[in-house]
Amino acid sequence: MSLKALVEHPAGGYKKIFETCKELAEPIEAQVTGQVPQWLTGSLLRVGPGMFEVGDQAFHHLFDGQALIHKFDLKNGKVTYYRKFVRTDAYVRAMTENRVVITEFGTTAYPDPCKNIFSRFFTYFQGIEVTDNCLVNIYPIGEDFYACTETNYITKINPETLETLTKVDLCNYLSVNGVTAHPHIEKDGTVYNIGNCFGKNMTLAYNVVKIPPIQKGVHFFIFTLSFGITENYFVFVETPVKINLLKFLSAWAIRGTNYMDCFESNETMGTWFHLASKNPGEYKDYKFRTSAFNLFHHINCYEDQDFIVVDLCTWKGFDFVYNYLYLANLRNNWEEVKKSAIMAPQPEVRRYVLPLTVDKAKGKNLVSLTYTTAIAVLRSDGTIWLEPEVLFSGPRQAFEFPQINYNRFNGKDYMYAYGLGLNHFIPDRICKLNVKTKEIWVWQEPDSYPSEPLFVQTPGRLEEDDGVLLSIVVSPGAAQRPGYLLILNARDLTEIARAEVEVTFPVTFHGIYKT
Ligand SMILES: CCCCCCCCCCCCCCCC(=O)OC/C=C(C)/C=C/C=C(C)/C=C/C1=C(C)CCCC1(C)C
Ligand SMILES: [Fe+2]
Repeated sequence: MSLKALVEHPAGGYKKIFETCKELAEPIEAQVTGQVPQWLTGSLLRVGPGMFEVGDQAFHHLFDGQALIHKFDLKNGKVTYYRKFVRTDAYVRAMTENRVVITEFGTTAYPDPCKNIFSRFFTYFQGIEVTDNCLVNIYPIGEDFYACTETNYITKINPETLETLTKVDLCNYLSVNGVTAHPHIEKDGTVYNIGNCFGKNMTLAYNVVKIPPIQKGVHFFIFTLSFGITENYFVFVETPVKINLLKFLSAWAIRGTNYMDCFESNETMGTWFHLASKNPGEYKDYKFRTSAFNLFHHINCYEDQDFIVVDLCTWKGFDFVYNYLYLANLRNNWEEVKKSAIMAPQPEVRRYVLPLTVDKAKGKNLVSLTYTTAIAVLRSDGTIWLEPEVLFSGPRQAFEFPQINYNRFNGKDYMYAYGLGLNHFIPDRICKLNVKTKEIWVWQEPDSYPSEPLFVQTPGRLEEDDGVLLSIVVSPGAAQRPGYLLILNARDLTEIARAEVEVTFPVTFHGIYKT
């Protein structure tokens, strides 16, 4: 379970990934060292914030900067790089008015000070417009590609030219206020997602959304319930971090409020796991409970005998991790960055096992899978208490932004997870974890800041880890070519090739490899 000796960052090179950059007028050719595999023909598309201030106004939170799409094209061993801002309403209006116009996750937009008092009054009562700043992920729906955040807006983009095509309001099709930025895409192209909607008595509820591959338009069915997917089930984990609906609704009329202000953490509820079957779509009334954690990313989950195995990147405790992701925190000097991360919830990769048959024997461990130490115990109040098996734990060292061989192993028993190593929230290594043996592999270089590694399988190979990992790395100390696409052998994280460019990249969250 150990990592190599931890790398320190006294020079603060990570600050570069939180700096505004310019888009490119045309693709630039990268300088390749090593050999890009001939079969690796396609585009790596990634998205994240690219503009961290507008006019004299700063965006405050990691999730506020304006969406910038990056593209690396790979063909015949050659690589080019291109990037463009998405022309969202948030971006276009900010550029037009040279100020923050639409409230972002942790930055409030204020009425235009140049407007007269009457129009300011009306702007005030019109409330906040929901942001369409699609900086979190890119995914396909049918033949089309959309950039997204977690609101009701997704933005169709041209994956070749990176032009912005259309803004889609999901509320026109679905009974949701917003959907996650992490849909699951099945082999036939069916997209499943989960959205939040307003439930009874001022509560928030959840809708699972299914977008079939061929039909145009969007269908949905309700079983109020984020999420993992196995062959037959959806797994949804309800954490103690909640949106306070009253605060959210009143935020529409109260100046100075943003999304971050609407979150609250419930100190006593712990964490609840929910299950629903896929066909038919039906909520299963098990009361799975465990201690409090924050959860942003499921690694994988699968059915084994009469159990569901759920692997997660958790952050222990109910304190909201996003409170620690203000840019001022992340851009601090290294010693300060470390101090602040000590206060935050601590990361742990965990395996939970949910029994599908619960016999009446209270107090006994219901988990009979021989390969895991995860526990599930029926309690007298009818709840089933879960204790996890820890797959990876390192103090303030997160294995986050997990990836697997998704096409072949999503929802199935699997062996390998890949992730971005966060050192006190600073991304400074790429990791591979054998979830069966807990063996760890690490790629790391001094003063280098990689992104989430995407797995691409070598064509025609059957081994789960026979493929490459693609990550984009910023290495600010390298004066000439400080940014590169890194291609690693997924077997042992050795370098196959790098394609260097003369620019750096701001942080990216998620993306896809499009063949
Ligand atoms: C890559 C390195 C990053 C450096 C540090 C990262 C530390 C990370 C720790 C783990 C967290 C990882 C999270 C990454 C996932 C992600 O990308 O999340 C971004 C999520 C966003 C921007 C969510 C936005 C949600 C919004 C605006 C929701 C709005 C709504 C409500 C609050 C109420 C109901 C309505 C509506 C409008 C949907
Ligand atoms: Fe995410």
